[in-house]
Amino acid sequence: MIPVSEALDRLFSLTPTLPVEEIPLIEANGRVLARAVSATRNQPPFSASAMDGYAVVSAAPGDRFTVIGEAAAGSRYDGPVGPGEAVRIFTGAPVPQGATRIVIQEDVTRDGDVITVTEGLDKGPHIRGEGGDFRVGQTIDAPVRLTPALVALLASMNVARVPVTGRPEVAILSTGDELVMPGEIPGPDQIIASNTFGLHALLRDLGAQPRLLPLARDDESSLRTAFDLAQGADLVVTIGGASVGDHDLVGKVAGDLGMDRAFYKVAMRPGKPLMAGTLNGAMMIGLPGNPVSAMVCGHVFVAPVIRAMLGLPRAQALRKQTVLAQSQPANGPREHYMRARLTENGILPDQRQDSSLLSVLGLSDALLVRPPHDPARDAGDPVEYIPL
Ligand SMILES: Nc1nc2c(c(=O)[nH]1)N[C@H]1C(S)=C(S)[C@@H](COP(=O)(O)OP(=O)(O)OC[C@H]3O[C@@H](n4cnc5c(N)ncnc54)[C@H](O)[C@@H]3O)O[C@H]1N2
Ligand code: MOO
Repeated sequence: MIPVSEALDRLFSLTPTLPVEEIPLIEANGRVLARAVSATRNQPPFSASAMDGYAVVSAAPGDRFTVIGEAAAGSRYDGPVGPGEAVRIFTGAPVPQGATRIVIQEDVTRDGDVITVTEGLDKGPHIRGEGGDFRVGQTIDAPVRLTPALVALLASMNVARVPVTGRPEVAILSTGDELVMPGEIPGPDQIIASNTFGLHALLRDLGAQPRLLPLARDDESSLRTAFDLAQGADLVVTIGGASVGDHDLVGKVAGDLGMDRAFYKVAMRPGKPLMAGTLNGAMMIGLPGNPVSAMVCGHVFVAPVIRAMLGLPRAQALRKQTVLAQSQPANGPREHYMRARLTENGILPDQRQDSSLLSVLGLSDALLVRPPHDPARDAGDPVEYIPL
């Protein structure tokens, strides 16, 4: 058994960064920006009014101005504005030459072409200077996962095609004679494939393109067929058949097919019988079948690998600090990822930690991380957790 950090390092050493592709901006949300992009224009490209009102050289209560024209968003007033003159202006319109402030329309009375500034005039100036948002050459640095806000910024920068890292194609291969798909009628000794769908969802969230392969039976030829169907994927994730039982054939069949094994068994709980390597040019991660084990390994290993494929920093799953809401006994030799909830008093691990309990995982919002051989801890002691 190797420690979790070593397993992750070995995984990263197998992980390719996928090639860059250019995609339309409309599809860019959630993708990882692969190269820094720069603004080719200033925003705003001119000094713009921030309010509806009147553009003037200066103003004080009681001042009177003659309205000499109008500036709207999209069509400027051509010409200067001088003392005693005002240009009717609307939000987003270019500020006419010579104007230094906008008097908002609530602060004037108007009679024909003449406006008078009322008492209580605000300070202004209600002008957004040219380039106040960004200037030519300002960059969005890569790598970064694009959010709706960054998509809006890219649009504003006039970036119509966005260089992003390709989405990793991940084949999910579940194996077990006991498994049927959700919606099917299970036989008396059968259960529904579950973590298969949890991992699919996790991979989608991470920005990968997961592909569910047909469920494989616990026999060598069925597994060979399934591995064959996985061809073309950047990563093959197997679920189940990883342990030492007579029907746990994933390691054997993958080995027969030429898998170059990087490791097998990690000092963690749950997730011990994890394996990884490369097979026919693709990375392979063999997850244990227990539903919670597979999902925990999804967070601890698969997610960092996908992020690395996307060009994001090669780092372990984000960990945060909190305190224990309840005392905990000493931990054993394996790093323990306990299903837990975050409460006002700190993190509270569930009483039931069996790795088959999806009902417990489903109600958890954190994995409390207990390091190997961590001594007994009191309520209030600092601990780390992985948010779910
Ligand atoms: N003698 C030993 N037995 C076991 C050991 C061990 O060290 N010595 N390790 C245990 C641990 S820890 C785990 S984890 C499991 C992992 O075993 P496998 O990866 O071989 O998984 P399976 O035996 O195929 O399945 C385990 C369990 O999970 C259910 N399962 C499998 N796939 C799915 C799926 N896609 N969706 C839902 N449920 C699934 C399966 O029915 C079993 O109940 O081995 C222990 N045994
Ligand atoms: O790793 Mo097993 O995952 O402890 O249930």
